[in-house]
Parts: sequence; C-alpha cells; structure tokens
Amino acid sequence: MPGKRESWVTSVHVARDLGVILEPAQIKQECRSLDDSSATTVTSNRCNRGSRSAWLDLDGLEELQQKLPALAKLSTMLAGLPLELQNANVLSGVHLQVHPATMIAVYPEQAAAYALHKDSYAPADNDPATGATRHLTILAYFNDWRPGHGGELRIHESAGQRPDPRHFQALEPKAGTVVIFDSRKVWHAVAPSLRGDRWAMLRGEDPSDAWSWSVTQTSSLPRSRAVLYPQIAIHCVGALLRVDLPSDSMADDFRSEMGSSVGSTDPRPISKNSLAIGNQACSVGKSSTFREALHLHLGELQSKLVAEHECRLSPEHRSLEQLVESLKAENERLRKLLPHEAESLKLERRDKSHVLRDACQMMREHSHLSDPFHKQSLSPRDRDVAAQRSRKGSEVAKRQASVRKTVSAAKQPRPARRSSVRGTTVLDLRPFRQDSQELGSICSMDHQVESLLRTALAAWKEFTFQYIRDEDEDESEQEVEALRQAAYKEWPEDPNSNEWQAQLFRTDLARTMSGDLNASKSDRLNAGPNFWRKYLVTYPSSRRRMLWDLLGLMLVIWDIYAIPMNAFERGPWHDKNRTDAYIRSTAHEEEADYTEVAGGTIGTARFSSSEFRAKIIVILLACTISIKFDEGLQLLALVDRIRDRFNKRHLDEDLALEVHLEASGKTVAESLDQLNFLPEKGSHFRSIRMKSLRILALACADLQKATGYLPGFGLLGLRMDHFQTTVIDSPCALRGQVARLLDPPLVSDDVVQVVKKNSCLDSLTEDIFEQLDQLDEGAENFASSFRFVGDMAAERVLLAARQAEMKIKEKRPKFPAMALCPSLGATLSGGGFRHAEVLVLLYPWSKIASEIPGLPSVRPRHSREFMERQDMLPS
Ligand SMILES: O=C(O)CCC(=O)C(=O)O
Ligand SMILES: [Fe+2]
Repeated sequence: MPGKRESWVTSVHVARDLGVILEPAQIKQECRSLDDSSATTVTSNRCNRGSRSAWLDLDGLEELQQKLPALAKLSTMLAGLPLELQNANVLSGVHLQVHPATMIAVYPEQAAAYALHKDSYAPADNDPATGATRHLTILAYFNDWRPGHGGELRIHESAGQRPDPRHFQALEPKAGTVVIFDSRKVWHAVAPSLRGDRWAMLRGEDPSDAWSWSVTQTSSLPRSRAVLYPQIAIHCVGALLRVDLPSDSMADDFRSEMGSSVGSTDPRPISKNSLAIGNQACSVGKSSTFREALHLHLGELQSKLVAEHECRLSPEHRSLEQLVESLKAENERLRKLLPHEAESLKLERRDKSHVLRDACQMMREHSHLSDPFHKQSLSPRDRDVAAQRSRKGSEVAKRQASVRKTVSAAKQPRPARRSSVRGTTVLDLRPFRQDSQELGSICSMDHQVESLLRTALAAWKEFTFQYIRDEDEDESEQEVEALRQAAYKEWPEDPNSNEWQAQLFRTDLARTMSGDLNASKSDRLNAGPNFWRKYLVTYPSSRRRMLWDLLGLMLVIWDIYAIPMNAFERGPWHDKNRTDAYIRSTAHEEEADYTEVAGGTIGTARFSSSEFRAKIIVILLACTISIKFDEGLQLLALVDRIRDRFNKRHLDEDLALEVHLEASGKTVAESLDQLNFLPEKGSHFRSIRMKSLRILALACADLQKATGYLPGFGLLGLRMDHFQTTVIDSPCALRGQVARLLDPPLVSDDVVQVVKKNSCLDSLTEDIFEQLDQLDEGAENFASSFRFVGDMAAERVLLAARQAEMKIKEKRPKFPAMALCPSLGATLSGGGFRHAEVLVLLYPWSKIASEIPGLPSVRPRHSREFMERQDMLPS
C-alpha cells in the first residue's frame, strides 16, 4: 500500500540498518583491495567528476566468490532483489531483466561528486550501445558515515520535467542503507564527498531483453539469507509497495532467520536500532505474517533484556496500567483518610514543618506496607519488621485519636478539594505515563517502587498544603511560602532531577524499611558529599527565583546583541564625525539586501539601520556583473561615479568587469548633488573592496546552488589588474576581471592563514612570496588561503596578495598570473553580513571557463512583483 508522502518521495525506497547483514567492514576491505589493484577506472560521464568504478560480473560468480566473497555476496543479494520483488507482485506487471554485472564505485575524499541526473531518460535517451532503458536503480552503501562527511545522495523534487535543484531530500550513504528507485523518474545527485572515500554498490535493471539476464535466472544465484532481509526492510520501512510477505515459506524462513540472529549462537549483537526499526515497522507494516515475525523478535529481545536486568516482576504486576490503577485507588483511599488525620494535625500547627515531616513519614510507612512489590519480595525478617511498623503506625493513630478527643469544638473537616492554591503540587504520574507498552515494564523495579511512593507522597503534600491554606486564610503569605520551601527541600518532586536527591530518597526508603523512623532531618540532609547543593536550589515560583531568571534573560539578550557587534572591528556607523559614514552604511545594506535576496543560500541576519534601503540584485552573466537597483540612490551614484572615473582613466584598456546600473527615481546628477563624498578620506574603499569579495562569494555560492552543485562549475575568480592603495582623487581602488575558473586545487583546512585587521602587511606579503617562490614554473596546483572578517583585514589580504604577486613577477617574469577566489566562511554572525567571515583562495589564473552553461533564472524565490520590476521574468 503506498504511503501518504509527497509524490516525488514515494518512488524512492530506502531500507536502513541492514548493517548486521551487509558486513560493511569486510566489504570495504575488499573494495580497497580492488581499488589498490587498479581494477577501478575513472567513470566516464560528463556529469560525474572524479569517481572510479569497477564491474563485478555475475557470470564469473565462482571466481568472484573466491576473490571477493563479501562483495560477491552483496552483489548477488542485490541482483536477487528484482526476482523477490516480482514474486511479491510489487513491480506492477513490468518484466524486468537483470543486468549481468554490478557496479562498485568510489567517490574519493574531496575529489568527486555526481551532478543532478536521471539514470535513464527513457524512452528517448536509451543507452546507444545496448538500447537498454534502465528501469530500476538499486544502491547499497557501506560507509562509516558521520554528519559532515558529505557524499549524500540527493533525491530531487521533480514534479514537472525540470527538477528544482534547491529542493531535495538527502540520504546518508551509511553502512546498511539500501535505496531503490525508478531510474526513469527520479532525479538525483551525489554531493561531494568531504571526508573519507565514499563507496557505493549500484545495480541498474531494465526490461529489455537485448542482453540482460532473465529475472528467473537469478533464482540460481546463491540465496543467502541476506536476500530476504532488504526486501522485508523495504516493505516495512518504506511502507510503500505491498506489505505482505510473498509466501508462507518466506515468512517461515524469516522467522527462523530472526530466531537464529536473536539467539546466542549469533555473535553479532542485536542493536537498539534494530528494535526501533522493528517498532516502526510494526506500526507501518500491514502484514500479519510480518508482524508476527516481529513480535517474535521483540518477545525474544524483551526476555533477553529482562534477563539482563534481572527484573523480578511477577506476572500480575507486569502491566503498568495495572500498577497505575492500583496507585490511583490507593490515592483515592488516602484522600478519604486525610481529612481526619488533618484534624488532629491542626493541633500541632505551631510546628508545621514538624507536622509535615511526620505526615510524610506516616505516608511512607503506609505506602510501603500497601505496596504489592514489597509484600511479594519481603523476606520473613523484613515482614516482621513491616508488621512491627504497622503496629507502630496504629499506635500513632491511637495517640492522634486521643488528642482529637481532647479538642472540644472539633470542626467538621472540610472535604479535600483541588484548589487553585498557589504552589499546589500536582499529582505526578509521569513515570507511568511514559511508556505503557511491553518495553516499559522492563524498567527497574527500584524505580517503580520509588515512583509509587513518590506519587503517594506528592498526593499527601498536596492535601496538606490545601489543608493549611484552607485553615489559615489569615496567615501571612511568607509563612506559607517558608513552609512550602521547607517541604520542597525535603521532598524534591523529580527523583531523577538530581543524583543527590535520589540518593537521599533511597537512604530514607532504606531507613523506613529498616524501621529507623527517627532518623533526624539533619542526618538525612547531611548525607552524601554534596549536601550543600540544597542551598543552591530555589523554589521555582518564588520571587527571588523569578528575579534571578529575569536577570539571566537580560544578560542573554545583551550577549546576543553585543558579542557579534564587538567581536570584530567597529563599523563606520559608530563614527559620528565622519560625513561619509552614511555611504558606507548604505553599501553595507546593499550587501545585506543581496543576502536577503539570496536567502536560500545563506541564512542571514538582516541589517536595516537607516532609511537608505537599497534593493540590489546581482546577476552574473559570463564576465559581466549587472547590478540592478530599486532604491538607494546614494549607492547608485557612488557606483556610477566609480565607473565614470574608471573608464576615463583606462580608456585604452578592456574593461572585463562591467557594471550595469539601472535606477528609478532621481537622476544621477541629482543624486550626485546629494552625495557628500570625500574621496580623500579613502577608508570607505576598503569596504568597497571587501564588498566586491563578498558579492563574488555570494554570486558563486548562488550559482553553484542553482546549478545543483555541479562540481564542474568551478569557482568565481577575481583577477586584480590595477590596485591603488592610496586614493587621491580617484575613488577607483580596485579593478579586475571576473571569470569562472575550472579545477581549482583543493586546500586543506590546516594551512589557512588567519588575517586580522592588524596583521603585519609586510610579513604577510613575505609569506606569500616565499610560498610562490618555492613553486615550479607553470605550477598549476598551488593554492594559498586566507580567512578573515572585516574590511581592514580584507584590505590586507588584497594588498599582500597583490604585492607578493608583483614581487614574484619581478623575480620570475614567467610566473603565472594569480586569481583570488572568495567564498563565505562559517561564521556569519548576528552582527550582519559585514561580519561574515570570508575565505579567499589565491591560485593561478588558468583554465578559465568562458561561459556558464544553462544558467538558471536567478532567485526564483524572489517575489514576482520584484522580478517583474527588474525585468527578470522569462518572456
Ligand atoms: O552512488 C550513489 O549514491 C549514486 C550514484 C549514481 O547516481 C549513479 O551512478 O548513477
Ligand atoms: Fe544515478
């Protein structure tokens, strides 16, 4: 039965946690030996970059079994799946053939990825060599995958013809995961593998009989028990095709398999996970046979756990529901009993804490005696003690009755009511609510007894507070509060909240059971090495506590605001005396808006500090940057002016970096008039340079995302042609070319230089120069990287890179030109985009890609209205 999921997900079926069966360690070892012996070759596919693969031939199975037994086993297991699926009637009439070979592929660390694709573009795009149209893709993984390792299989949404590159479901290539999908429908990609080599086994089956095996041929393959498992797991976890097991004999098989894997003959442990999967399967699966099998599995597992935990629950108390019922009855009984007890307690009101303690002790005694577990488990000696305690209890009652007689005008006790008294303890049944299923009963007996008593005590306490409140309405609040706090200290509500408190309680319980009712309070409080901790606990609804919390909240809010603001250099908006400050803040906002528009790419903080709201969108077309503005005329004027002066100065040169501007509202001349622009101050050009790095980084991230992380996309590189450090009359401080660079070398994290606003420019230059100088002529695989935050550090990076390059050119004229490739680093803090960390790679300006293939419409996320205004809608 198909599960109710989004249509694009239903056609992908995933089975996880088959690790026990897949034997990942052995498989991986064999994979490595395969790779080491050069049996793998580089995959020839224009979407696939860097992966290597090999084919395992089913025809030569015997040889394969000898050389690579684990791979052979997994391969036949996967090859057997179509037959199993066909037997189970889940292929809805399609008669599959089976490909006679299985592919094994490795995506080496940081060196491979697979762009968005389908495995079959039937019917138009048949494999020209064979005419085959692949129908079913089967993948199995055996990697020790952890978050951050990359290499996820991305299943993209593809409602229409074109998949949405930003909308996908990522599946981790973890050991034990098997994925099956329709090769003709499902668009998918493999994210770059970031850590460790990523291995996968892949089979593609198709219905054409031109060259493949018939499905039934696979029945002669060795049917290891593993063939059975993925199918079952697929049935239950995916909740998709059909849930009945195909035949009774298979169900029997499964049962016996389960039995043997649970029993002690199998050295491999049944993990908690397999139980969780089982549970999930139970609720999802509809197959009675399968459920039976699972119950069997759970039953055995449970008895194993029970044995392990030495749980001595008698059958009649197994069910927690029963326990709760008896507890409720007990509470009811206590409730009836309490008004009379309270009547006598009233007499001793002068020392209420004392009363409370006595009451609690009585209660404990009571609960202890009526607890079914104790009756059942008490030794004869314990029973004697208990009987003694019971007599003692009735003595107390007698004493209280006699006191009661001496009160001449005893009032009728008020009925206990659930009043809204502040601080009333709510009856706490939490330990019992958690899990009423079989597994719940495996919780330790100690805990149940403790919970039972604690709940009863809570009921008692609740009543006592009510009573006090009812009787002493005239009594001052503080007194009641003091009492409550004393009680709170003595009887913490949650036994698990604090180890020490739990220990205290256990000490109490032990004392109660051994008859030592007179143990003094101070004795108990001083028990344990951490007795002073109680002084740190404040009653939750006390004013002191509330004040404390408020103070904490304010500090947290301040930190959220202040830390990102102070961590880096101060922004120009702090400088009230600078007349050009507003230009910079506008420039800053422009970037903020850019990020907002690019929100799909980077979760950003929006910064809006002034009325200069600039709407900007950057579209990268080949080597031209177009900037479209909506508002923000000051910024517009600034950029316009930069361009004008720039062009005047460099009439004779090609301008690789073109800036197209469009404005609405005032004319440029009008804006220029408004622009209080002081070029000699110069420092705001830092932010312009920084801005160009950031915009490049953003554009690159955006384009990579829009093209589905096509690894072939490369990086956007900036080549500095002209760089002016001291600005005299020209605001043009940076001139360069932007291009897409292919095959940028990878740099490992540990050689990244951190550049600060006060880093020494000369030594930075020297460092880079030395690195460059060590390289061979025409070196292409060189890369140096810098990490920094803020305009001043950006200035240093640009200057140092430029100076080092000039220096090396002087010494070695043939040295290749360098490019800077910015990308956004990890710490995009709350202080705004200005404080985003930028990572800049410096490497040879080579292998330039001339155009970006299939450039998608930029930012489809943006509102239609805005796109219309910006002429962005496709005609
Ligand atoms: O390895 C993977 O996860 C998928 C590989 C793939 O899509 C392919 O080879 O067609
Ligand atoms: Fe694929």
